[in-house]
Amino acid sequence: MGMAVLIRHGESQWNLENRFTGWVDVPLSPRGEEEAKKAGAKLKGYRFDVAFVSALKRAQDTLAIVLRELNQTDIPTYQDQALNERHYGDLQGLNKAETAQKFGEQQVKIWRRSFDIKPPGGESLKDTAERVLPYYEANIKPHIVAGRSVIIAAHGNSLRALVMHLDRLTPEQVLELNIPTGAPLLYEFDSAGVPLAHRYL
Ligand SMILES: O=C(O)[C@H](O)COP(=O)(O)O
Repeated sequence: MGMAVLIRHGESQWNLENRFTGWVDVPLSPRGEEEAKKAGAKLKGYRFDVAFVSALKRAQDTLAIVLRELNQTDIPTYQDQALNERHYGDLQGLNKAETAQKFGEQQVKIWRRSFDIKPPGGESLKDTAERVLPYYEANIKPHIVAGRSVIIAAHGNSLRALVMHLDRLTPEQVLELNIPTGAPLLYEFDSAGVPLAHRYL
């Protein structure tokens, strides 16, 4: 049976500064590097066959730290911007608390967590899913169906799009879905690639 570990990058410098990040290519914070090391320790004993990662360094560095902890830096690794974080448009760089003061908590929650409402100039979660899911189906799921073990290092919202699909969440349910930084989320699948169980390690 196939297995996949989904991991959101460790805390980034702009997570630390509470800024909307999206496609801005910010580094991990020191704490984020620590989170990635701890994630590697939690994954001791797992053997991965293939890795997938976004085109952003916070996810790439998280994956590199995890694989180094596991001494598995030699596995095939595929990078694609299809796995990038949702583009936050005009909000990128803005402080989240200041933005909530300016536009209201409710409006910021809608921009951050709704399914089909776009932040100004940015992508909705639906837009993000429309690039994440085709990539997953075409490039990642075949490895899972072949019974391989996959690790996917990506972002809060690109992984929310994938988890929404795997867990068959409604737009109402996805409003309450958050993916923590640096926490390995293990999925087990049946021989057809249908999720059987999932848990944070
Ligand atoms: O892009 C960002 O700002 C973060 O990675 C995710 O932000 P959010 O949790 O506010 O969607």
